[in-house]
Amino acid sequence: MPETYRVRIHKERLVFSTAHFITYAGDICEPIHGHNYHVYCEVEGPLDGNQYVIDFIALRDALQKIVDGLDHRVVLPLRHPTIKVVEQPGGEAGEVVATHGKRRWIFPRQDCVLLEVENTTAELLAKHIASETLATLAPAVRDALVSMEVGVDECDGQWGVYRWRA
Ligand SMILES: Nc1nc2c(c(=O)[nH]1)N=C([C@H](O)[C@H](O)COP(=O)(O)OP(=O)(O)OP(=O)(O)O)CN2
Repeated sequence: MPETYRVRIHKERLVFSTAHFITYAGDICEPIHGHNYHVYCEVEGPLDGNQYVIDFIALRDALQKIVDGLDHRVVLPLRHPTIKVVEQPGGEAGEVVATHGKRRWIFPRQDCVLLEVENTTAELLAKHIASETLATLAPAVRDALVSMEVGVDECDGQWGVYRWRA
């Protein structure tokens, strides 16, 4: 009987409190608002010499660093078809101007995380976290993995889930 092994990291402190706005139903744009996003990550792969799929600590710490980078920030989409996001000089360390039609938001650059996504949905935040996590793993560890799944809970039970397969 085939066997598979997985490791799951789902901890109370894997949370980021972040502001965003998305478009939906065509081009309706939400007002800016925030969520306390919760994150889990699950990876599948063979057992290594330690009988680990992956060291809990290595995966936990990689996730925490990425989650901390999103915490207390505004996330903005760089690939959105109608929300335009532009960096400009100003303030202490530059500013970010986001526009959608006649609406305009200006943020200090250091308060923003600009993401290569089409919309800052929970699904695409999950994909971003998975991609960043995979990129931080040692190549030998990453190359052994069969899959990685990341879930992002936007609102107490509303999860966007992304799965990468090798
Ligand atoms: N599949 C998805 N659906 C929706 C997403 C998403 O990312 N993926 N996002 C949203 C909105 O961002 C919206 O903020 C979430 O809606 P809502 O649950 O109403 O959020 P609230 O913060 O207002 O929560 P309350 O429980 O109503 O206070 C919509 N859909």
